[in-house]
Parts: sequence; C-alpha cells; structure tokens
Amino acid sequence: MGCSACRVRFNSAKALSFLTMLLIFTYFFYCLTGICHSAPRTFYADDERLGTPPGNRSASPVDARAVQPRSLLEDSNKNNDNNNMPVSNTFGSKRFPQAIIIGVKKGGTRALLEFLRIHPDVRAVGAEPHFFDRFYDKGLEWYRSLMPRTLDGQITMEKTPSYFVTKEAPSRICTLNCQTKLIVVVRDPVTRAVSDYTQTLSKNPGLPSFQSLALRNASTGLIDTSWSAVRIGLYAKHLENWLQYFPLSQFLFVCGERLVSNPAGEMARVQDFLGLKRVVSEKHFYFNQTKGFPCLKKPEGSSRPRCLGKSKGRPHPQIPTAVLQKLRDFYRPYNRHFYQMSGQDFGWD
Ligand SMILES: Nc1ncnc2c1ncn2[C@@H]1O[C@H](COP(=O)(O)OS(=O)(=O)O)[C@@H](OP(=O)(O)O)[C@H]1O
Repeated sequence: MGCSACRVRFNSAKALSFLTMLLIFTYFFYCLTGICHSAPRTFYADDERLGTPPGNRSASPVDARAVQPRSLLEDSNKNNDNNNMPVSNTFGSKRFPQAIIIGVKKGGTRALLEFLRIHPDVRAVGAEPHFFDRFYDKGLEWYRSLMPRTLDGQITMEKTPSYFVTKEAPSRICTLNCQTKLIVVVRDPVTRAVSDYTQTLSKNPGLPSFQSLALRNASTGLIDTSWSAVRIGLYAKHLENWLQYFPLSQFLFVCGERLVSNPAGEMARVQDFLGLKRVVSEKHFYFNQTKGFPCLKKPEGSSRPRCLGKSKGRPHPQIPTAVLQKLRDFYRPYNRHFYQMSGQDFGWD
C-alpha cells in the first residue's frame, strides 16, 4: 500500500519534470526561430545589452516607409526585393527612430530614456548604437536592424549622447529623415565636466587631476578647450552646427537638473513634444534617499522598483573652488548665447 503510494508520487514527479523540460525546450525553439525577439524586453535585459557592441547583431531589412526620404526608401525597397524578406510581420516592424536623444554626455540621457520606456507607445534600443558617429559605414540596414519592432502608433527611439558633438551627425540624420525629433538633455557644463572627468577617472585611476587637465597652465589660468570634458560643454557652438540642418522647433532641450528634482515635470514636456499621451507621471517615481536620485517604482517589464546603475549618480571628487569659478566664468558667455538660441534660461550662472 505504502509502496504503491511511493510509486504514484515518483511517477508524478517524473511527469512534472518531463513537462518542465518540454516547456523549456519549446521556449528555446521559439527563441531560435526569432519569435521571442518580438516579445517586450525587460528593463534588466536591456541593461545587459548596454555593453553589447551593436556590430554583433545581424541585419534584417523591414519596413521604414513612414520615416524615410524618397531616395533611401527606394534603396530599401530594392534590398527587400533582393532578400525576399517580409516587410513586416504580426509583431511589428523595425523602423528608423522618429526621435533621438542626441546628447549631452553625462546630461542624464540614460535616465530620460529609461523613464520614456515606461510609456507603452515608446520602444527604444537599450545600447547606444553610435551609428551617426562611429558606425556610419555599416549602412542604414544595419542601423535599422538594431531597432526594436514597433506597432503602428509606437515611437522608435535611441540615445547616443556623442551625436551632439559630432560634426557629421546633423547632416547624416537629416539625410535619413529631416523630420526626426531631437532631444538634448543639458546640464550645467561645469558639473557636466566634473561628471565626465569622474567617469574617466573610474576607468583610469592614474588620471592627472581635474585642474591640470582643465587649465592650460596654472599661472595663466586659461581654460584648455581642447580637453573634451570642457569642449562638450560649449553647447551654443555645437547647436550652431545642428541648426544648419534642423529648425529649432524640432529640438527639445531637457533640463538635466530638473530631470533629477522634478522628473515628472520634465517628462510631461518630453511626452508633449513627442506627441504622446501623458502616461509617465509622478506616480511612477520615488526618491531614493540612499542613491540621492529619483528611481522608478515599476520599470518597463518589471514589477519591482529600480534605480539606475552604479555608474549613474556617482560621487564626484572635490575640485578646488577657484578652479570651478574659473570654469564658471569661462562658460558664462557661451551659456548666455545658448539660452538665447534655445529660448530657455537654465540658470547655471
Ligand atoms: N534618476 C537618476 N539616477 C541616476 N542618475 C541620474 C538620474 N537622473 C539624472 N541622472 C544623472 O545622469 C548622469 C549620467 O548622465 P548620462 O546618463 O547622460 O551619462 S552617459 O553620457 O550616458 O554616460 C549622472 O551623472 P553623475 O551624477 O555625475 O554620475 C546623474 O547625475
């Protein structure tokens, strides 16, 4: 009697493990056929992708009609004919981005992208594609292959903060689609420079001091504008280059400081600019005292609260006040010019 009960239990355990194996096998089979690529990605999976070199992913030409200029559209159609690939499938199409976060490095671009990804009508690439600066030679089909699939009405986005300071980026983006909406997260250029320096220091602890890199020589106190941490903060200069190709109305300047102090307020502006319903709001954020930054109550694809990673919101090294003051004086005229050009006073002086 006891033994037959044992056998029944043993058989049900066997059946259960067989069923589990079957489920796992089915899942992997679907993944291999590419179907699970269309499933919504999680916040965690995207974080893992951040370090993935885009070059390691394969291209699959699909529909981008909505955003392509005529000449590119024709090329794309030829490609589709040659490859005999479906233009789209039931899980949506890979489209070129209709909106790009083009900068600035250390402005808060990751925070903005992750906040936007909560929105059901936004799909974005997790990693920075660097197409319009580093990988332009790989071609448009390569770029499109990096994009997530979107359904009609959803916006495709990417962020690569180095585009803002890349001379060729505006003409290249305009060649693809001159209607692209451009978002620039700007932050006090002095704090931005220190943040940039902090990042480099974390990778290279033997780096010279901030002041020795920022000043051409200590006695004259002249600022070294050839140092990228300084040069990136000349927002007016970089914007001039972009305005040769895009009208001001196609830009949104997000205040990096307000993205921290009032994320819901900045997100309302961003959603309006993108023509999205205001879905992301106060209820999505909480202030994490330990991190000292707003975090998400429910990031995309997760039910648990989540802050950005350790590389976002790092403590900065102490910089002598006199050096910071010199930098502040240096940036003042550029900042004023930028306020005039953008029509917004960011109050950094
Ligand atoms: N919510 C939230 N959590 C953490 N960090 C936040 C957040 N909002 C803005 N920031 C600020 O984002 C700064 C990093 O900017 P980026 O994401 O543009 O950096 S990068 O260019 O992609 O490396 C990062 O700079 P540091 O503080 O110097 O690390 C943060 O100040």
